[in-house]
Amino acid sequence: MSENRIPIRRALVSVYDKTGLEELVRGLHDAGVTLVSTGGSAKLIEGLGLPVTKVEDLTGFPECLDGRVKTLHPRVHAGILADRRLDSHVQQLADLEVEPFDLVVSNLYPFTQTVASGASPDECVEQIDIGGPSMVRAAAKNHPSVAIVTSPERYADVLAATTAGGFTLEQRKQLAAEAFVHTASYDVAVASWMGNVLTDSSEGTGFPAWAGATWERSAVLRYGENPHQGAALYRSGHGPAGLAGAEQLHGKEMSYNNYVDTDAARRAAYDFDEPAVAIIKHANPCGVAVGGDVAEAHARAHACDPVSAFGGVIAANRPVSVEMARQVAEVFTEVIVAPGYEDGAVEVLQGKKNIRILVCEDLERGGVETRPVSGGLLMQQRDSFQAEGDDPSAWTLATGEAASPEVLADLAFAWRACRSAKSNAILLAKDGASVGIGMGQVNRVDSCKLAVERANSLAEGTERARGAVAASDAFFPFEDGPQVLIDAGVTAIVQPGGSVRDELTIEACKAAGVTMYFTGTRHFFH
Ligand SMILES: NC(=O)c1ncn([C@@H]2O[C@H](COP(=O)(O)O)[C@@H](O)[C@H]2O)c1NC=O
Repeated sequence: MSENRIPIRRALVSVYDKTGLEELVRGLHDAGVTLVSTGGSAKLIEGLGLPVTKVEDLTGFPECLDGRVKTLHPRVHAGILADRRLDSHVQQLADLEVEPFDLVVSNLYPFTQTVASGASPDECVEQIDIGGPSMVRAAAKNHPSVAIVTSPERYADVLAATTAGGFTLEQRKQLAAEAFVHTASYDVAVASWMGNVLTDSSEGTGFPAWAGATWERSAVLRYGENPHQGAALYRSGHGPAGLAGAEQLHGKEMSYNNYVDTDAARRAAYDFDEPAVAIIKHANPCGVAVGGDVAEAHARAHACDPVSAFGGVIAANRPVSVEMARQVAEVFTEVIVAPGYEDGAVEVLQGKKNIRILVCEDLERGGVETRPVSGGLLMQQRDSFQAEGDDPSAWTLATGEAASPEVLADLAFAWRACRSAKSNAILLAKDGASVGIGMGQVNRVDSCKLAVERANSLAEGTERARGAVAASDAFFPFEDGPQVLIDAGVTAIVQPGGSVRDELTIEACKAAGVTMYFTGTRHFFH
């Protein structure tokens, strides 16, 4: 079968990003390609001493309106859009004395970068490329006759194709698909800015009338949540790199479940101001702790549930020290993620062949997050730990004696750590470390029982619930849950309050001499 190569004899070059342009145009010229180009690009080519036809000489119309009109002319677009498989198109070009282009090289004005620089609306608008996308889309549409290149990364391919007799049809299709991604991403950026910055399409709700996103596949994963499910990782074309853009320093390829658990681990650990470590299994914490340093925090998070920590995903909110790395290396661990690693720490961890070591700095705080549902998606503000009731100074003492500073610090820790467990969540804590976590139960009393059971059964006979404090991610609907905690020896409880039966819970605590605070804030996590 013919490869349908179209020899590259005439090229239209109009690029904002002039990276690699010199090598490209020199190569094209050496291969005998005629160059046609717009203002700045033509100037660069001329400066190299190479022959170039300026677009305005081709159109007989000056580039005008500060560059708003350059290539928007039938003499340019007919040369791009003629379907040369059709005799009628070829004949019309001849009648109109329009020469066809075999190659279009174009990339667009830097709209996103201009917005990011804090430029004024007028300056941003000026960076909305009009002629560029028109050429790119026209050439991509007409890929049976024209090759379109939008990235300097493709220039080597252009030169190779030029000497090989042109791009094949398959290559031109591929380039056309890339070109439409280029313009689609560009339009998403423009439309998002227009709906969110230039205007408020949300009408004050904070949720835009339209939401667009572009996603680039960055890895095909071995499988999905289960081995019979295919899966891939996509990176957002906009916004911070996040976990999808994390650097992997060592270990096997990340799996689908690794990504889910690592995201949960970061959410749990990065919440704290002091050094903190979270160990995650199946998207739930089996240990969260703070400490004087990450090694201490890790040791205490691990001690919460050493059985479950086997095969866990660990996140630290500070660079991992050698000491912490040594501790981690003693336990089978799937993934460790941190904003960095102190000298020597990675080497220690690398002693474990399979552990995946990730560096990941930014955790998105604030803003909105989305979750797919069939036929659409939900959008909500992120549950940042900044609600009024998250600060212990805003809590209401519902019953009992005001907590000592130490107990209050433990309650504050428990309240913060609790929100990283799936609802219904109950977290018992002592000295800045979780000692028992009950999560994901369909009623709160079972979460209380689970938290107590975990606290008391894992540490060989010790009753860690006794003397611990407890946090509940949402209010207790009945006094049965608190009673389980009270019976286990919990000394203080923090919860949102707000149930119609709060009085029953207050009475149970009062009778047992247990302190209870209301936060007025809820932190469900589903
Ligand atoms: N207005 C037009 O007709 C037009 N034609 C091409 N451009 C853009 O002008 C830029 C290249 O300009 P120059 O070669 O002058 O540096 C490219 O980013 C290209 O996408 C145009 N600019 C904006 O719309």
